[in-house]
Amino acid sequence: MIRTVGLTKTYGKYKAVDDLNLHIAKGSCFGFVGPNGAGKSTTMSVLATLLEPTSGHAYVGGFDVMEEPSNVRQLIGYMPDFFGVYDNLTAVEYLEFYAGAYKVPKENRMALIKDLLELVNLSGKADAYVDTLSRGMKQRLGLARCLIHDPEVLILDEPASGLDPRARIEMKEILKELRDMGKTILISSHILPELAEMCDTIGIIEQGKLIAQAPVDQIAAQVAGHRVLRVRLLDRMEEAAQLLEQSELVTRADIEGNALLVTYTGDDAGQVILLSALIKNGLPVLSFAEEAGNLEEVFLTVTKGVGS
Ligand SMILES: Nc1ncnc2c1ncn2[C@@H]1O[C@H](COP(=O)(O)OP(=O)(O)OP(=O)(O)O)[C@@H](O)[C@H]1O
Repeated sequence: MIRTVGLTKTYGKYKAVDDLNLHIAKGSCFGFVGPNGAGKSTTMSVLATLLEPTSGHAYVGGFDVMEEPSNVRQLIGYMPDFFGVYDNLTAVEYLEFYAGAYKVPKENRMALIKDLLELVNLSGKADAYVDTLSRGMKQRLGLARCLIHDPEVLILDEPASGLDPRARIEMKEILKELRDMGKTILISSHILPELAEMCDTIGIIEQGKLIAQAPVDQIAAQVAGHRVLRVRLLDRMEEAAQLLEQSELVTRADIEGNALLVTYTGDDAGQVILLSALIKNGLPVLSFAEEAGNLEEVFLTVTKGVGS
């Protein structure tokens, strides 16, 4: 659905995007992760037909962003990292303005706006002035705006940036809903674990180059060579460690308090097999999960933060 081929964008001598080859399948939710200045916004602006690449090509739904920009614009909903909202409008008026711009038939507009406000949890704020909305609400209104023409593809540049934890969770829930509706989503962030929760594929960009791309359950293994699982047991730790170490996907299993820290190189399906083996052998497993900090570490390992 989205493809870039050798995409390059230079500012003077500086290569903001450097020979980038992306391939994002229809219906996929692709997390585009990179430190500040890595080239995420530049790539997204090119895909949104707002910026001309220096060389290479970019396609959305088979349309070349340079040759057929109006076809691309019909297909995409783009949410930039910074966007203005018109303060002297209510939430409904704001969306009506964009519905008009996208030529949504007048008779359908109010029903559509009602549905969109519901989707982004802003029904209660329909008549509130935009400048009275919190940052999280403004971001959600911005998301509703880019859905006004029911685009197949969403290009969302750090939609959760600057939001507090509760607002981030709300935004994440809405994005999951959009993903379940079958939209193809390209979403950027510099927080890898956050994207890992809702994306199926992760691409890590640094200094304009894609340095890793993999299904979300394999990115840690691909980048760091392993993942870390924390398995808590009531007792029989030694026995569990020995059992796990029989798997060729387990490099080691170390006892730490009442948990085992398992260095693991497989995918999610392999984890199911490990857990089943523990249960089958009657070992008293309390919890079995990937270390939360692990993805953050992976990201720090792979990106040197040179661009920030
Ligand atoms: N108009 C411009 N003129 C000159 N340099 C630019 C311009 N726009 C972006 N850059 C540079 O290109 C590089 C990539 O910027 P970009 O905004 O694409 O990164 P990003 O990954 O989106 O970063 P962030 O997470 O901070 O938004 C940066 O070094 C930036 O300073």
